[in-house]
Amino acid sequence: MCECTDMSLDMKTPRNIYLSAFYKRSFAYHTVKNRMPVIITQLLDTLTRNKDSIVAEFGENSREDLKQVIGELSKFKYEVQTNKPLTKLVGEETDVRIYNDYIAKQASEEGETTHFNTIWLLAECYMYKRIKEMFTLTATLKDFDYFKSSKTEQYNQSIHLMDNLSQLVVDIIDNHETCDRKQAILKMLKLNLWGNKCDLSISLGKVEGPGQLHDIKALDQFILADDSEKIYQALITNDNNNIIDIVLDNSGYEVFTDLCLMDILTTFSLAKKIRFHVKAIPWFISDVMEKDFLWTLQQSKDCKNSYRQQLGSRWTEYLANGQWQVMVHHFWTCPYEFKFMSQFAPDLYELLTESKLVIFKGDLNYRKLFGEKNWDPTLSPEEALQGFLPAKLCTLRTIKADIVVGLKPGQAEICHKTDEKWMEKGDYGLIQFMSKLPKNV
Ligand SMILES: O=P(O)(O)OC[C@@]1(O)O[C@H](CO)[C@@H](O)[C@@H]1O
Ligand SMILES: [Mn+2]
Repeated sequence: MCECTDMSLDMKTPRNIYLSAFYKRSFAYHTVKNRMPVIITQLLDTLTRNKDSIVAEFGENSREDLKQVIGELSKFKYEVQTNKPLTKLVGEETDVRIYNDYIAKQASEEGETTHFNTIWLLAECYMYKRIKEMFTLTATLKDFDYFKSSKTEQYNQSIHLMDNLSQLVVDIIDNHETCDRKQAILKMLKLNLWGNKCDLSISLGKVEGPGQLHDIKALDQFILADDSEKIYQALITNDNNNIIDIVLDNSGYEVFTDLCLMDILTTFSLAKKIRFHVKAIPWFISDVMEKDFLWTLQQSKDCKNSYRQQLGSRWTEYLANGQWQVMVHHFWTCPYEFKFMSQFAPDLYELLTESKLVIFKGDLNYRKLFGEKNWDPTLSPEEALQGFLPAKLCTLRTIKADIVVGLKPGQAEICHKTDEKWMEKGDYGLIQFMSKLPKNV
């Protein structure tokens, strides 16, 4: 029987406990048991319902391929529901090898790597990677974006919100030489934060109107940590490169708020270059791929609303003249937390070291930033980074998974008393800034 000899255990850093569906009262368990099968079922419904239009787009031969994918999706759903091992992915690409080596490594430690027993982050990322593989292995559907219809529908539900926001942003731009720059940027940070509530994987593909996301005064009470001032100081500090990186999350209204925030920073000449990091494959239903990013610019440029049209034209120009750049890297759709970036994607880590601020959007990025661990909520974000700090970082995240750090003592308990599912619905937000590692990391 092992004895715990060191009684001076620092309770802030619990044993190496990853979030996992192994723990039946966790959100991970609810996700693997209920939400992931629903997401697969909804995709099956979408493919079946849109079969004719897909065949029209990809040719008669895609009918057979579609049937094959539908069969594989149904089989995969059964694998998840019956807690089967994660099977190896096909291919020798770098990211496929990363997945397969990770699955093998966990199997050596866990006996076998199954959907419920393994690390939640691995199981959930694997699902989206496995779904992509089903299409990649066909002859005709390799480039089909099977989440496009959901992303488009969500975009169309947010038109009125984007038009409202456009008027506010154009007003700031038109008066940027005389307006209160700090107040403008602090306001845009909060509008950007609440844009993260629009996420189809948490709403299970249900396209909910983004609600009252502009009444940010009323939403202030739900921001549990607000480092906006520190972020503002980092933004106005002229760093040698004046490069800002933003790691995007969801398309639709959220990416529109990202574009608006980045336009404001560009207008105030706070960034010589802004790099937008998008996903390489369809991801967590609503995450932005390069084509979604470009489509959003085109939609804005061509729309009837003069304010949004003006912004779309500006953004297209920024992209054309190199002030803005879209970047894709396979690591953003890998299953590892970011502390492993320097090991598995040293080129990406190196690129981020050039930045004066790296902005991480959303919940999944938060889980990866802080290592998918069941931390004490009062643990400092710097410590939870576990050594990942290529540059000054900030996170704009609505809380949709049961991991949180950087709270004051008692805050989590109060939220739990208010609503025991407070970590699952995106009702609470965090604006957190990390600029140095604690000495002991
Ligand atoms: O990164 P996002 O879009 O803010 O959220 C992604 C997400 O919906 O997926 C997981 C639940 O399945 C959670 O981590 C999170 O809620
Ligand atoms: Mn997302």
